[in-house]
Amino acid sequence: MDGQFLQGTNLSRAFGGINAVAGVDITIARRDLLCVIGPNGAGKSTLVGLLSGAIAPGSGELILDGERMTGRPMHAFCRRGVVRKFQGTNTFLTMTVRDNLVVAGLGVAAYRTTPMPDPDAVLEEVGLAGQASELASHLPHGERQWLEIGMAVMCQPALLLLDEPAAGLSAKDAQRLVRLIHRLREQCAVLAIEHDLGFVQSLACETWVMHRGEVVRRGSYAEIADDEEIRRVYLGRGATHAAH
Ligand SMILES: Nc1ncnc2c1ncn2[C@@H]1O[C@H](COP(=O)(O)OP(=O)(O)OP(=O)(O)O)[C@@H](O)[C@H]1O
Repeated sequence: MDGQFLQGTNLSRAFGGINAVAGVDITIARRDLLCVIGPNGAGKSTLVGLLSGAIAPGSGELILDGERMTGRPMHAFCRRGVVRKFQGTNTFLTMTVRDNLVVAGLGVAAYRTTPMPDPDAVLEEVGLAGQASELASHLPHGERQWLEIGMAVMCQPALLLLDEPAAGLSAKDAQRLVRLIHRLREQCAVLAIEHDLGFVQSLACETWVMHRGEVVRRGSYAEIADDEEIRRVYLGRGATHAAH
């Protein structure tokens, strides 16, 4: 099943006079890991919105698994395995950790031909086996992030879109997340938009820099971090520390 999953050509979206995303070409294969960085307002969230069907492109084409998706509703993207984890946590607080996973899995079970993942195996994978019977409201912030990622895994993603996944995590938890994301790549492609450059450096993957709606650099994190202009203009203070 390896091969190309998503292809976007000349994707653009303007809001009023602002070109939030301007002419982006993107191809994602089934086990790709890609980080998108850039300053506030660069267009990262809008790009993820376009890839998840939450935002319709003003122009351009989007193909998923060989099927033209341009202008299709978000649920059509979900059905083809595009799963988005938003910044912050979106869990059912009055349900147990395990039941949160089951509900997430049942939500997509009706249109998947493969069996629902075993929630206990997913709990193990995200390190929450010991908290299976806890109410989600009792979990600290970091652990709710694991729960949400577990819920995303229950949705059997082909492409997992992560919106600032390291936000609010301790350095130790961020490293744990790096390891988890690398394991997730065995099952799906992962695209993360992120501001935490130390985290991006640890992921050590293909990294794109967005600025004013365009992808202005593509390369390994090391190549991006070594680019004087990118360091000065886009990475800002702290880049030197993150890069070396
Ligand atoms: N719904 C909207 N209505 C109007 N303008 C918008 C809307 N969504 C985004 N924009 C504008 O589009 C540009 C790109 O925004 P976007 O949120 O995609 O950037 P970003 O790189 O994700 O920023 P941040 O890192 O701060 O989240 C910004 O100028 C933003 O103000």
